[in-house]
Amino acid sequence: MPSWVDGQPLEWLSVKDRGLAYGDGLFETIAVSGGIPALLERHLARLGDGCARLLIDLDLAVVRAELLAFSRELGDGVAKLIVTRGDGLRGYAPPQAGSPRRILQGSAKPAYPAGNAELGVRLFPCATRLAEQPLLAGIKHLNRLEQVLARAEWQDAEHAEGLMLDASGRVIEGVFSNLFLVQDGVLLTPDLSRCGVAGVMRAELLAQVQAQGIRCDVRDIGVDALLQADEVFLCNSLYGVWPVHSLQWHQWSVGPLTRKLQVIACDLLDS
Ligand SMILES: C=C(O[C@@H]1C=C(C(=O)O)C=C[C@H]1N)C(=O)O
Ligand SMILES: Cc1ncc(COP(=O)(O)O)c(C=O)c1O
Repeated sequence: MPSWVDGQPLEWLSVKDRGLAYGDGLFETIAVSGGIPALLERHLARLGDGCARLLIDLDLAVVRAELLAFSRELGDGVAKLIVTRGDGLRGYAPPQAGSPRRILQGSAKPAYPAGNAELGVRLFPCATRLAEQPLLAGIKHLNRLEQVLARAEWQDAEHAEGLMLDASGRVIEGVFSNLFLVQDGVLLTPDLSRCGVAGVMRAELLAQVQAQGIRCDVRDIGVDALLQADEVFLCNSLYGVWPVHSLQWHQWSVGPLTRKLQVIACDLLDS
């Protein structure tokens, strides 16, 4: 599988990299089919937002051209882009005149069980809570220890994903997915202004339902509202949409709006 650093085929980088030292950077995980990166502009928009908020001076035109070339070489698989602030000396202070580093890693698409999409998944109730930090909320930065700790809470194949709450007990997202629920025909998804990753599939589904006149509210959601929902589903930029059928003793059926959005997500990833 190909691996590039700053546009050149390479499988190693400087030990002075601030992404390694402090998680000082961002990443995007992009599905590639037939040499085409899916949802490319949404990935670039989120990356650009993150760079602006972290004050990383990145030329998105260079990134776009590199991703297109890398995807052509990869063909089918996953293109993982990591952008760090580049090299630095010891200490947190960002270098005044830095040079961001672009890392591209190719891998095969994950072989998720077909039943995840067809029948739905069971959620593990993660004990790890998401810290509330509005300065970092929404962006896909490299500080993923909360997700590492949450994913380490279960090893069985029965649970395909975990449910993550914030420190105040609000429903936020999965460990590697965003979450939606349907209540009385209205789509709901958690507000991510305090924590969580604003996924590109979430953004695309929100745009699609708005275009179709389907009401969708982005707001705080408690566990009670989740349990009372008619439908629950997860989404991300690799698998599209997975219905959720259970969490501990609670069960949900796979509903019509979930199936409708699953078709849309599948088309987006296979195009
Ligand atoms: C953790 C990564 O990316 C996340 C994981 C998935 C997945 O495993 O389906 C998809 C997109 C991201 N939410 C990663 O290391 O790329
Ligand atoms: C913590 C977290 N939440 C949500 C998502 C879904 O984001 P996307 O739709 O961009 O894959 C991901 C995947 O990157 C993630 O790691």
